[in-house]
Amino acid sequence: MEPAIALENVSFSYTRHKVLDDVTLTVPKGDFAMVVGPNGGGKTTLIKLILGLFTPTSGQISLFGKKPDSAWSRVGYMPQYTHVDMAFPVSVLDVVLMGRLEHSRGWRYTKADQEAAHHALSEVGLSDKAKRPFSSLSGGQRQRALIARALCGNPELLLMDEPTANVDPAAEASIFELLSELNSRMTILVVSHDLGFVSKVVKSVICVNRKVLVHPTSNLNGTLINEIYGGDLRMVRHDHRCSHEGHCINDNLRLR
Ligand SMILES: Nc1ncnc2c1ncn2[C@@H]1O[C@H](COP(=O)(O)OP(=O)(O)OP(=O)(O)O)[C@@H](O)[C@H]1O
Repeated sequence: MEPAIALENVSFSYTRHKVLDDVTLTVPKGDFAMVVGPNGGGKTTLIKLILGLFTPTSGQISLFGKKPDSAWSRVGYMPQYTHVDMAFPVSVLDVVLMGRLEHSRGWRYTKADQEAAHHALSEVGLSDKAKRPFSSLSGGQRQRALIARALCGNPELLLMDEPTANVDPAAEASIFELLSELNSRMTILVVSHDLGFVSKVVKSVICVNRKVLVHPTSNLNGTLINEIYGGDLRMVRHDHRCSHEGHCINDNLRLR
């Protein structure tokens, strides 16, 4: 079966300095992969390369066996720190409908677009908020609305860059619960610093720090981690000790 995402010997530089160096990576269909790594390690760059927003300096990327720009309609994307001008009177439904731009014909949204947007809102539990101004939502509700926007095109692959940024722990838990449900029908790749959810919902961990290594989450026993570090552990640091043998909990997991 062709994988959802495949990178073969991919390198990328913005300037002379390589941000990603000879990355080979396969994300199978149905995976729930979490991308972790230090600030500036190349996580967002990796997502943008997968989306086809940047072209690799060398190497090949494919989504469902095709070039990224030919697979756009199969991908839902939730960018990091989505900026919505709070002074602009846009409704929750308007924001979600933007996820149909790739599918809509002409300048008007069709009935099918409207139905897809309402369906996406019901999936994220915000049906009753459709007509509310987006600016009136709480942080967690805004993130859910933006997930609905990514879901609106009925994607087979959901790419998300820090979907739980700036939300409280309860909202964060419910977002990961929602993602876990969505994973029953789509592949998910999420950049996040919240290791607390790894053992519950994530199937593989992709460590990005110029080089990329993938580990099954079976190496990361959440109960054990919590016993050792308590409930405050929220971040994986990969400064230097990531190895092909997998994570050594004592070496690689530290308090934020
Ligand atoms: N448009 C750009 N032009 C030049 N350099 C860039 C650009 N975007 C990112 N970089 C650099 O590329 C490196 C990787 O950035 P990237 O945003 O991919 O990291 P990240 O792992 O997502 O970081 P964070 O956890 O802080 O979001 C950083 O050194 C960053 O300064």
